[in-house]
Amino acid sequence: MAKQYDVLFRLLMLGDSGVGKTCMLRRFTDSEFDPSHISTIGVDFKMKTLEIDGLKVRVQIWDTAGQERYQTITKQYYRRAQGIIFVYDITNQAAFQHIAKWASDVEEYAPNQVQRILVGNKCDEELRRQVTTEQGSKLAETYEMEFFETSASTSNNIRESFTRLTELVLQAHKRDTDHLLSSLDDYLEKVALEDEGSKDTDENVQRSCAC
Ligand SMILES: Nc1nc2c(ncn2[C@@H]2O[C@H](COP(=O)(O)OP(=O)(O)OP(=O)(O)O)[C@@H](O)[C@H]2O)c(=O)[nH]1
Repeated sequence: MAKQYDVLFRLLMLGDSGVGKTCMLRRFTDSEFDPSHISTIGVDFKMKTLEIDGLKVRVQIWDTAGQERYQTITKQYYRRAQGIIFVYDITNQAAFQHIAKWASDVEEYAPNQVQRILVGNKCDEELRRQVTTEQGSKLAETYEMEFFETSASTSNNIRESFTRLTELVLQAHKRDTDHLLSSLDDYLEKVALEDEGSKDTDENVQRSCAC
């Protein structure tokens, strides 16, 4: 059967328990919102195909448990991620402060070139807000990430944030591929030159033998 996509990427969602990671993912992949909170056990994932720059990009999105006791399991998934969404809840100052801890774990366990964005979820809860948009934006700037405020409840910025991370991963992937191709070009050119050089020497040897 023909492949249904051109490229496959793995994205990972990280953040404290209850910030809304599962709800964001369900909103994105199934256009659903369930207000009940059933904590994720370990990790779970969902797939979605996006069309970016004429390419069919399949994303496998890993939803990790925010609870401390699952961290040994979830950290095993960092290594294979190409993109990471750090999520906090705008109504929870502690979850916002913990982003620094999530970011330092990523630095330790994820690949260097992993693409990252910062998301402040539950932006529909304006009256309960504890983290201002400026604070979120400033933190994102510190970590050189793009920043979104989202709501899984109203679906505000949900598609935009997942799509933007996928675009960043795709751009990084293209840069890597270009770099690889240009290294391969250099290598082939070098081999061709060496080959030519050795032919010259062979001809000289033949000529000197003929004399
Ligand atoms: N108002 C509002 N509530 C939300 C939103 N997103 C999630 N919630 C609520 O927040 C609670 C936790 O959501 P989950 O998606 O289960 O949180 P989680 O981050 O996956 O939690 P863990 O699996 O324990 O790590 C649920 O009761 C949701 O209804 C949102 O955008 N707005």
